[in-house]
Amino acid sequence: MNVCLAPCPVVFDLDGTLINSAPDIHGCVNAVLGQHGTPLLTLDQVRSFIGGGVDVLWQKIIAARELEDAKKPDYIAAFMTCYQDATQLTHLFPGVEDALQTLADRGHPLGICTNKPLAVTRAILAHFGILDLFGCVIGGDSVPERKPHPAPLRAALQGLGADPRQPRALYVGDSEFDAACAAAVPMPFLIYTEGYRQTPVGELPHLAPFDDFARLPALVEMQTAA
Ligand SMILES: O=C(O)COP(=O)(O)O
Ligand SMILES: [Mg+2]
Repeated sequence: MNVCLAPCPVVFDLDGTLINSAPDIHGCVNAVLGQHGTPLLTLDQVRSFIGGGVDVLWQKIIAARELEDAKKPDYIAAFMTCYQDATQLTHLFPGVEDALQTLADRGHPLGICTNKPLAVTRAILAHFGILDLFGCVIGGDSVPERKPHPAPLRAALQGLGADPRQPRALYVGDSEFDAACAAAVPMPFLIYTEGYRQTPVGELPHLAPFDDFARLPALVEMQTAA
């Protein structure tokens, strides 16, 4: 039991957890592939490559399309140019805004720990009007390591004023990267089952699953009750 007297910090993953960003990521991936005359990828393929950050995304694309590894920096630069303001096809998952507001109103410090680069992360949160709800935002380039390494999640906890050696906090995410990261901290992990995970939920370490953000505030209180 994660005993927590004051409202616990709750840290969130972004892609596949708070936002469905796969359609915009897919659009920009295919824009870059198209520029290079490379066969395009399906939305399902690109969605399955999300979670490790932009470098891992392009490693997987390069492997899938047998592209030249040396061109990865060029692909990534072109991708980021396209993606920096690509929010047209992205939306918050149902109930996210209300759940975040409820947790904030109850006094839970809220944070973000994503592998997505920080500048575009902040721009997307601002676009959806939720940036100010977060006391700390850690992106894929905020610290030298990326999830599943525990360092970014520890940095988010620290940014929220939680003691990373005794985290009285929850991490909420959707993927293998998030589950492994939380286990490495270690800290309790709630898994959103409607995101981009490739592995059966039962095979990932987690405290509780949920498929509807309307359930999250009650789940947080349940997990953190003394
Ligand atoms: O951009 C990615 O690949 C992953 O982002 P996430 O950590 O928010 O899931
Ligand atoms: Mg994710």
